[in-house]
Amino acid sequence: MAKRRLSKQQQHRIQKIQAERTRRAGKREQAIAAQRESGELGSEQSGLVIAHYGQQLDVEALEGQHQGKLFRCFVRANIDSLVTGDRVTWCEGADNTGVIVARQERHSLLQRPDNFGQLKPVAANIDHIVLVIAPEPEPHDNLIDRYLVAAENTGIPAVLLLNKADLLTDRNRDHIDALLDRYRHLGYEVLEASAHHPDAHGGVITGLVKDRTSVFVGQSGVGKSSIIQTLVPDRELKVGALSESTGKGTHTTTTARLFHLDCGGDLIDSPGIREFGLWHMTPAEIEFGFREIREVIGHCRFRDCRHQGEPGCALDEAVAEGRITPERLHSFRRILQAMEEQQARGLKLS
Ligand SMILES: Nc1nc2c(ncn2[C@@H]2O[C@H](COP(=O)(O)OP(=O)(O)OP(=O)(O)O)[C@@H](O)[C@H]2O)c(=O)[nH]1
Ligand SMILES: [Zn+2]
Repeated sequence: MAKRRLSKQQQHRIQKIQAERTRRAGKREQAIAAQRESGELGSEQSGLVIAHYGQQLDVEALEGQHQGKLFRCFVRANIDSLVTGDRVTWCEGADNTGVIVARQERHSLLQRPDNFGQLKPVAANIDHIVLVIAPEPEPHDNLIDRYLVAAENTGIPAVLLLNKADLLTDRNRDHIDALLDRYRHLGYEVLEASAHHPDAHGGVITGLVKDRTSVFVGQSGVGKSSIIQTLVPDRELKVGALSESTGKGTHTTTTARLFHLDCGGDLIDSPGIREFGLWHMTPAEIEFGFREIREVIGHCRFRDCRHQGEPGCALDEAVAEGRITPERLHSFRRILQAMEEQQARGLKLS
């Protein structure tokens, strides 16, 4: 999404929303102080944000007599935005409620742009991004690279998981092996599994997610839901769907939700996370996102080299020496071009 300047009307609306937030935060602070004084709030303890609903969050107690239980919590006004996966310090209140008083440090953060192109946090403390691909729908370098560029820019390691390995045949195997090999050469971990036959692949999927916090991303139809169903007990998935159906009827889950897996480890999932990376990226992000291109890009003869065949372009040299594959260079150029076109369209619209 291209960054746009806000109209007067939009600015006015945002100011109104902010004023309303400040007013509500003030009321909340008063309520919290009152609870504190009347001794209704317990002592500070650690918790984990399981889901986020507007002004409220579901926090799981990580210690004490209620360990593992969920509490509907409000947030102290002075804490910046909390997301699913955040570790927090909170105090228990009455009737399964609580108050979050601090956010603990995060080791990673997934962010995505909002409608105005501003990055917004989505989920925290993720250990790896599992990029799911499959023989069908046929995988394309370009799409894989878009996800990888986004992953590289978060600093969170990405792993490629080829699902539907049962659909590998003599006809598609060579093409897919060559594709996967290119990513192995770049240093990415590449695994093969099948959500339909999880045991046929020696527990690859459970081995991958065990004792870590994972997110699954990838194109529609590659089998993300099917994989998640093998990992998360039915009852948990149902609870997740139910928590969304407050008041205005059930709607598709938009909130990121953390699930504890039977095999150990956690999974954070939401429709937004699954499409992670399919948005506008800047040229600098794209350059950084290709790890082998990032290495050589400063060495072009011309400072303003556009890497489209200019003399002395370090990328062409690296391809000639076999340090960059022609497929990745092609993909790099296509993504740059696509983003330029998207930007041009975005600017025309505003
Ligand atoms: N043969 C085979 N089919 C699979 C496997 N995993 C999933 N499928 C099928 O692939 C189709 C798509 O699976 P989903 O799990 O819905 O894929 P998804 O990635 O969640 O798709 P979206 O919800 O659109 O993002 C379904 O018909 C599944 O039954 C597998 O390991 N082998
Ligand atoms: Zn160049």
